[in-house]
Amino acid sequence: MKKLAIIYHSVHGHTRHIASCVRQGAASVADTEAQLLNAEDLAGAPDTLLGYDAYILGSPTYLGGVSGPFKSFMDATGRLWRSQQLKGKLASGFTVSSLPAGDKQSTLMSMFVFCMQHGMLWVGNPILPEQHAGVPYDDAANRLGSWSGLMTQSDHSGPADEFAAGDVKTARMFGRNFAETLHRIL
Ligand SMILES: Cc1cc2nc3c(=O)[nH]c(=O)nc-3n(C[C@H](O)[C@H](O)[C@H](O)COP(=O)(O)O)c2cc1C
Repeated sequence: MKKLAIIYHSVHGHTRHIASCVRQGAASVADTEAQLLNAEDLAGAPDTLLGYDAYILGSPTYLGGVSGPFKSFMDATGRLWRSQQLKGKLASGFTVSSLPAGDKQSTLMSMFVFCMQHGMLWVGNPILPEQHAGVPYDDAANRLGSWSGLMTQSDHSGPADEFAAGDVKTARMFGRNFAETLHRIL
């Protein structure tokens, strides 16, 4: 059994919804236990991370980066960084924001650098955009075209579970690919 933590921060629920789609995809891989963990809770108990084989980080994009509470979680891992206790764990990240681009790449990059400083192994999002194969844009896997991690687009004022079908599909595929990779290499 491999244990995977999906660590998220969400105020209005969109990021939590995508986290649960990622979890569904990961949990569809046999012998995978995937749990959602709130970044604000983890900030007060960072040693909880030691009980997992792998992490998927999820934050809304706030002003081109991770949200403040998500950064507080990251900063709370400083003691784990000094002892390199997370070295060799598998990691990836996703972000949710309301604009099509919205500087989401910058959020993924800060997650990537965080994981590299901890000595983790980063898994991307190797999913071919399906619109090239004639699938309508909103329904297409990886419709936003992000390989470094998962990007999804929320309707800022809409319900938390209202996403383009393609983004929901991509989130599940991303979770599944991550769990398959976890079993393959760890
Ligand atoms: C302080 C703040 C900054 C934001 N900055 C961005 C941004 O840089 N780019 C963007 O596309 N959306 C931005 N947004 C929109 C959020 O990313 C979006 O509403 C997201 O769905 C919020 O996640 P949540 O529903 O999980 O809380 C911002 C929202 C807030 C509150």
